[in-house]
Amino acid sequence: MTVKVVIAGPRGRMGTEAVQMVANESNFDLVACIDRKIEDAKIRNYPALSDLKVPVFEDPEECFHTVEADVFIDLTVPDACFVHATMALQNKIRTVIGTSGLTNNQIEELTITAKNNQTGCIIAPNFAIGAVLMMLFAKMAANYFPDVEIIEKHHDQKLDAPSGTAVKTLELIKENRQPKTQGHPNEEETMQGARGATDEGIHIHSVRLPGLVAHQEVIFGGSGQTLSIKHDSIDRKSFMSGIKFAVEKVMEIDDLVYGLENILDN
Ligand SMILES: NC(=O)C1=CN([C@@H]2O[C@H](COP(=O)(O)OP(=O)(O)OC[C@H]3O[C@@H](n4cnc5c(N)ncnc54)[C@H](OP(=O)(O)O)[C@@H]3O)[C@@H](O)[C@H]2O)C=CC1
Ligand SMILES: O=C(O)C1=N[C@H](C(=O)O)C[C@H](O)C1
Repeated sequence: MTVKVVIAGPRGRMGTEAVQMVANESNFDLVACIDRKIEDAKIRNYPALSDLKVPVFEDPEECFHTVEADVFIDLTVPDACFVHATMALQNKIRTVIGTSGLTNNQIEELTITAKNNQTGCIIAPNFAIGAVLMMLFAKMAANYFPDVEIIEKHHDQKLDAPSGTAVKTLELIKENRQPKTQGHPNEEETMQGARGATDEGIHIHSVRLPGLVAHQEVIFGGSGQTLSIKHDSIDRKSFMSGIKFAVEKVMEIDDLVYGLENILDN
């Protein structure tokens, strides 16, 4: 069976890679893209799309009504993604979300929309298998090391901080760790933000620099020892096999799954 795919965000760093991946995959057929208003000429001449000759829609509703599609992939920004994904699910088009920065409320609403429409949806904070394993190993380590800090490092064009991966890592660690204040009880920040963001005593530090792609280190500290669990995406191709996997898996489910770790075969 050929899976008919729509991609939102085709000019973006991830969208560009995803368009190529879908176009090169013999079981997938790119049937349309969704992009925000830009000059027509720019869309037509956009290198990744000009050869493919797929229609590019500004209006997601028009896209989902006009085009026959099986799976919608969103790689844009959170608010646009929420609107796109809601419409896709209401039109019974299965949805794969890579966009980070959705709020918990938005995720809950999408969960309800997917359930009400009995239409599969996968939200993957990180499509790289190595990053998913890093998160699972961190969850496991939290059973033994309650003191932990997360350092995530990304390219300087990233809009959201902390990253979706860091948020998901935090959530997984919290499943195995009691809330705890870390560091000295009288610790003081003499420069605001020095200790990063905190949730249940876990600190997250976000680094943004040109030259970086997507990197995270989870550091656990115990008596006389530390454990570092680290993952680096040095190329956005690292995310493509996860997107392919999610597109195939979403065809088999009829509700929302948040995190690739929940659908990986053991
Ligand atoms: N899950 C994962 O494994 C990964 C997830 N990501 C996430 O994917 C998302 C995209 O990342 P990246 O490709 O680097 O970002 P880019 O900024 O390169 O791409 C985003 C694209 O979305 C477009 N866009 C912005 N607003 C709208 C809108 N309202 N409607 C339609 N399109 C819109 C942008 O257009 P314009 O250029 O005009 O602004 C741009 O083309 C981010 O949330 C990022 O965190 C990234 C890597 C891996
Ligand atoms: O914006 C990025 O680049 C990435 N975003 C995702 C995130 O927020 O975790 C996934 C990966 O880290 C790359």
